[in-house]
Amino acid sequence: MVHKLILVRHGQSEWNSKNLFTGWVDVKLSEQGKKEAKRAGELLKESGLKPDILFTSLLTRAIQTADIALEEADMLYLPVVRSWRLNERHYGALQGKDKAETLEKYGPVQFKTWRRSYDVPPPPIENTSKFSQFGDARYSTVDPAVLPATESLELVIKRMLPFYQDVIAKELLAGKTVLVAAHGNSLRGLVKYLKHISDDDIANLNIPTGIPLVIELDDDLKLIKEPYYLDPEAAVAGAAAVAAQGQKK
Ligand SMILES: O=C(O)[C@@H](CO)OP(=O)(O)O
Repeated sequence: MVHKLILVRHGQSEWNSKNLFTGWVDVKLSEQGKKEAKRAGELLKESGLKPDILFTSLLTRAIQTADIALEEADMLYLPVVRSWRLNERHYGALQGKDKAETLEKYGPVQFKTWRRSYDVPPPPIENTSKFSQFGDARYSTVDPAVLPATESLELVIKRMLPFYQDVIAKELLAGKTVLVAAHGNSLRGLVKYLKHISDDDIANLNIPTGIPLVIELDDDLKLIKEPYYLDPEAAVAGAAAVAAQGQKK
């Protein structure tokens, strides 16, 4: 049978619109982000896809996106599982920093290395930073030893993939259509894994906000065909906008 996995990156957040590195900082959707989430719901409804279960990160912007989209699609009844393992990449000491200023201060090579290299994490954040999640109650059930103070994409994949393989894959194999609402970098990691994208080439993959990406898998959970966005034109423009972040507007 064809197993269907639908990925959606949260709509524009307040910090996406301000061009700040966000990571695990729990910002909300901007007004535009709410519109994008509603559009994601319309696209889902029009597509006729019927998710059976929703997975989200523990971050408000992903939760809000799923709620708004599912309300629009008349599917707020879906069972939900949330996990920190679907969270955005922890951006370490860059959290709260302006992307354009960081680009100017450190230059394009270091900036791209921090944003898009596979295995170079930014410097870790101090527990005392106002942008640290140290002591945040939402992670109280997670072993402190595995909670990051910074992450590369490689580290994101290491903590996200067990959740995909052990929990999400089980639902897919049981014949459920799965919707995942998460983040630019946690979803880049999942797409890298499913499409076997190389460590170098993944630098060029950017996921647009608020446009569902449909992935069809066989019984071994291998790709049947190229994943497709429910609004391909908007996805191209959205991905280009993400790639261009950092440049002054
Ligand atoms: O700031 C962040 O957390 C992420 C996603 O918004 O940004 P980037 O695309 O630069 O990895």
